[in-house]
Amino acid sequence: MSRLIVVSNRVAPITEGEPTAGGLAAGVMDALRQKGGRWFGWSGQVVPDMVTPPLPVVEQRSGSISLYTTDLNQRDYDTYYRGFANGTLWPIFHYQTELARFDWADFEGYRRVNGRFAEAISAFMTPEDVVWVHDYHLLCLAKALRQRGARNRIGLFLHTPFPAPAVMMNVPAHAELLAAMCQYDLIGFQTESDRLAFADYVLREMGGEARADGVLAVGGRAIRTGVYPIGVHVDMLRAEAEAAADSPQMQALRASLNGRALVMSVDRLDYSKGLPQRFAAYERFLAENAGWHRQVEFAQIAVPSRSDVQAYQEIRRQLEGEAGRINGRFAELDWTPLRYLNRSFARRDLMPLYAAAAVGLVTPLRDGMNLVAKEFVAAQDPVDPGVLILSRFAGAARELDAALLVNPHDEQAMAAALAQALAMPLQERRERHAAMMAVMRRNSLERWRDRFENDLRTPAALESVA
Ligand SMILES: O=P(O)(O)OC[C@H]1O[C@H](O[C@H]2O[C@H](CO)[C@@H](O)[C@H](O)[C@H]2O)[C@H](O)[C@@H](O)[C@@H]1O
Ligand SMILES: O=c1ccn([C@@H]2O[C@H](COP(=O)(O)OP(=O)(O)O)[C@@H](O)[C@H]2O)c(=O)[nH]1
Repeated sequence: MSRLIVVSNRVAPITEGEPTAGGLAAGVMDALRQKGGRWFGWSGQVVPDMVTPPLPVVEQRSGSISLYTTDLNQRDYDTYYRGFANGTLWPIFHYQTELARFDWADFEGYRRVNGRFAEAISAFMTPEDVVWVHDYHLLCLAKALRQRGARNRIGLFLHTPFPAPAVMMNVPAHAELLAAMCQYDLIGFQTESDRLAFADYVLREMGGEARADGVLAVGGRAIRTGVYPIGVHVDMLRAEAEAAADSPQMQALRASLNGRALVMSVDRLDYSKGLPQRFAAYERFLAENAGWHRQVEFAQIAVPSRSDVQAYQEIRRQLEGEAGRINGRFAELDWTPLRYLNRSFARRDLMPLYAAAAVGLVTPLRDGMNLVAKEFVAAQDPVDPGVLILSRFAGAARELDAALLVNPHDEQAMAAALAQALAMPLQERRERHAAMMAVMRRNSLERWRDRFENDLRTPAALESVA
């Protein structure tokens, strides 16, 4: 079988135990670990502009994975990563249009880095290789590879939501971007509504036609589209939770909780994760439920992310203020209702924390999937599971509909969901947990990888009829 090359902006640290920066790296790493493959991406290092491209590609091996990474110079980092990818596309794809800013110079940097990645990959790619590209940073990569003569099968999986055409069209470069996306052979989405939003653009704005099996015919090409919800290794996560249940970290936590119920949230510190709304809902819950004072603590782990993008600096300042204010309002000498931590944990150290929590509070305003929601469920003890409160705007809500689903803009409903979760009878907790585990076992990480890879290897016929 032809070899697989995986390409993403962010690659996982391949040293065991280091914190993973986000769900993409965690998911791809887990998916590659079993079958092996080659993975190309940014090293995470930025070098001064006087270091001129092409920048060297460094190869590292970890078991069956060969990791190829390259640095970015400052100008490319500023325009491509900080500018167009995270200053324009990220807010637009998460429906935060008022936070998006656009500059053609940033878009030029985005094109340039997609071109540089293509150049570097072309150096080791053979005509038989199959290329699996990940996420919004690399929408123009297939086009850049094809301009360099590649006729390989090239697929894109989008980890984020894809917005409705009217939202996408806020990006002045939307037509060029969508045309570039149509150079892929397969485009995978987390949910059917993301897929439909993309198809809607292609049909209405580009004169494309829908064919059978999610195939779109446009500009003489057949692009297959599909829904591939990313999963987690449920058994491995539960084993990690059990193995560390009595670690010194967990003993210290239990001692400090002193029998109080733990509500737990873990996110990158991102405005898409709905942290201010969540804090407000917790505050309202405390205001309305005096009986729970001293009986509950909320721990929010918020890992600093993209901290040189202005919108991220602003949300960080806002949350520091809110956390202080809420504790100031309710805390007692021997009770801190909200623990707010700006640090990251190795992923395996999060599992016993989830298992110790009575409630997982996962309430993004919009999220492609949200692996934390799935990890929280997987880590639970099935005999005495905690309750997941989940935003209906996370991709995960399509599968985990046995969670308590909430609208993160509805402070009152979120406060009520907290009260309901904390008081939920054991039998109901078990039933909801079992239902979510059954879906997660079906939609495993292996299935995500295998279905995408198989579909990518299977050409779509242009003549198929809808
Ligand atoms: O690479 P960063 O800029 O540090 O950001 C971290 C990652 O964030 C996003 O993750 C997404 O992928 C998850 C797995 O599919 C999904 O559960 C989540 O909803 C997404 O937000 C981003 O899409 C990645 O590219 C970043 O690497
Ligand atoms: O301190 C932390 C915080 C988060 N994560 C991991 O980062 C990923 C976050 O993925 P998610 O899909 O929830 O959101 P994203 O950050 O990708 O938007 C999950 O696997 C978490 O377990 C981690 O390893 N350490």
